[in-house]
Amino acid sequence: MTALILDGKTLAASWEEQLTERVSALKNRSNGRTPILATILVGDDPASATYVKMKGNACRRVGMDSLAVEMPGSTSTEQLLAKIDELNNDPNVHGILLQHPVPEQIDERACFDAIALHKDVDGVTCLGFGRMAMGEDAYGCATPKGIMRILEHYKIDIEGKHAVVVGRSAILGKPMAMMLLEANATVTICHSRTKNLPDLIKQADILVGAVGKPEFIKAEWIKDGAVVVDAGYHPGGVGDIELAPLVDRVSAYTPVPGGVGPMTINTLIFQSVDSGEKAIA
Ligand SMILES: Nc1nc2c(c(=O)[nH]1)N[C@@H](CN(C=O)c1ccc(C(=O)N[C@@H](CCC(=O)O)C(=O)O)cc1)CN2
Repeated sequence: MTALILDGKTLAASWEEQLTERVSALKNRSNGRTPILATILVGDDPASATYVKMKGNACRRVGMDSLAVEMPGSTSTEQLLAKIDELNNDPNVHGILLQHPVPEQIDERACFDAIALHKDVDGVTCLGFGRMAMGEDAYGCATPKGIMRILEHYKIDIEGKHAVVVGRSAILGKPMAMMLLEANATVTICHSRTKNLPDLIKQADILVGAVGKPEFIKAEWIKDGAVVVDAGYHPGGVGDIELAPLVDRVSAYTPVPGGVGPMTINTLIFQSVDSGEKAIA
């Protein structure tokens, strides 16, 4: 079987062209105003700094502006909440991204939830999650929404399929499961206390690896013909799933790198442009 490669890198590049046109059209009808994404990086984690930089670069590629807020690793919850409040009240800011993880002394959930719903272009608030889960209008969490967009683009059939999500984090596993449910999949969520993980994974028509451990999900656990989505990103270009032995026997898969990662960033920018368009003109 020749598997379909769900090529997020190429797709994100082509969608950036469309976003560039939208930003340009917005500028033309609003005296040069452009959507602005505020990115907040707390502390000096090198990987987080890289991801935030990639997000700022993506803003620039589509003609948007970004406002890079950098706060020291000693920042308190109150200080971060005050910064988010300032950005919520800044009419020139259309989206707010708080890079995860924040240093451990900070109440990350309280800070995510302080982001105004209409500026929550990364889809991290409880309110946004609840609205999305109920099928109401809200920006989706960037990685799972990016995965839904890539599945939709490649016309992967979801309705009635058994989707197994391995991982239950607030910004990946849980919203992923809800989005697949909204798309009429039958969804199983697996996690660190799940018993018989290989047996459950064997049942997956669509498997999403969102566990955050390199090649934790073994190729032999995955059935022939499955659609395999790997949301992991680890040094050395490996994901959460042992992909190499699978490429000839699954029906489709996201490569690592070049699959889910670029879709995460594209979805953040896509939702920021949407927010900017709503606020500006
Ligand atoms: N507030 C958020 N924090 C975090 C999120 C998020 O969506 N919102 N996701 C992750 C990390 N992340 C974005 O922040 C991210 C990780 C990886 C990539 C990516 O494109 N990876 C490339 C490879 C990059 C390279 O090493 O060159 C790929 O997979 O092709 C994008 C975004 C945690 N925090």
